[in-house]
Amino acid sequence: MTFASDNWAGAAPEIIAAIANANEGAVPAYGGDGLTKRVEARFAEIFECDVAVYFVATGGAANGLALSVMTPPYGMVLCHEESHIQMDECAGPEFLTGGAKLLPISGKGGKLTPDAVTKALNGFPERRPHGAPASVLSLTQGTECGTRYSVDELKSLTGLAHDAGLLVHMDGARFSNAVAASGESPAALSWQSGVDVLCFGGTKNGCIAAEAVVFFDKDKAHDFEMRRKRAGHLWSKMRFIAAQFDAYFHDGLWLALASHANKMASKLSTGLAAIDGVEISYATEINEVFACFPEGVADKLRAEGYWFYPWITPGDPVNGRMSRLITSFRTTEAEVDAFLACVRKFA
Ligand SMILES: Cc1ncc(COP(=O)(O)O)c(C=O)c1O
Ligand SMILES: C[C@@H](O)[C@H](N)C(=O)O
Repeated sequence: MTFASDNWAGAAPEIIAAIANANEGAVPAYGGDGLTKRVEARFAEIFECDVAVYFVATGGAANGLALSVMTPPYGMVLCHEESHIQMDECAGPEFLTGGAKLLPISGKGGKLTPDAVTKALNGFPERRPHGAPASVLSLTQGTECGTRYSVDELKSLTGLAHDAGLLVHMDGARFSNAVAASGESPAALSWQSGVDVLCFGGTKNGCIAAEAVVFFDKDKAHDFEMRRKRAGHLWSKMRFIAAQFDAYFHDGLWLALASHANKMASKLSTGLAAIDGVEISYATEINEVFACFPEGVADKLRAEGYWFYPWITPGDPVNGRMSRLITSFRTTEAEVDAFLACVRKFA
């Protein structure tokens, strides 16, 4: 049984079926097919905006390529110190942007605050040609700590960024979970709150390999398609990414899958919080739970066959005692109950 990551969860049956259904006949490659065009138009409907959208297969490619058209190679991207672009993409953003710096900023629960961003900006006054100019503010929604930004929080941060001349990138690997949890519209949690480019993820929420870079101002896409091709991220059989998103948006599947994952995380978090000696480290606002178990319990749980990561990061508030548990569209109530019973046995 795994709480390691939503990446471990496999694909929703509807996604598998959609890929099979898209397998008829020969169609133009590299996104020239009708299904890809139709699904690109579907993104404009979902986001209530005339968007430019580009499909890629991984979130890391989405983030690095999006940033590559948002910052000059000598620029600086402000991000959370525990952000995926800082911690888990092996300097992909720095590589794909041609060398832009990432400026990691601390913040509770994986979230940036206006004060922290202002302090960071003030600490790097423009000193052309010596200093790398701050060019992008990158936010993750929901965050790597299982929290999420409200519309008001987003607007405060994006307003500050835009006033300082920065563009706003959003890592939305778990954007679906944030939409499902917030009840807000996709538009409200993105461009209407000042986001310029969203990396919209489907892979963690039941797709196989489906990520979309969404530009809310088409002009800001610049030469993205050339950079995607040069990086080797232009899928020749693009219809099979499009088919995933087609099914993903059909009858609100994306929100149903995300809502279930969030519900399982909430059940898990509430159950763990009720066990003496177990501490929940961050608010459980999407499908991620961060917990500290009593000494030795995590190892006993792993010995019982449960998979989950120890979670050590620069902002670690509990000196290496935290575990990250992620639920998915596939997690069942029975699995959560069985895990909680096991924790109670060992705690
Ligand atoms: C917040 C976040 N962003 C981006 C990614 C990158 O996605 P991928 O692993 O598909 O490159 C991940 C991966 O799990 C993630 O958790
Ligand atoms: C690398 C690891 O963080 C992965 N992105 C996950 O969330 O599982």
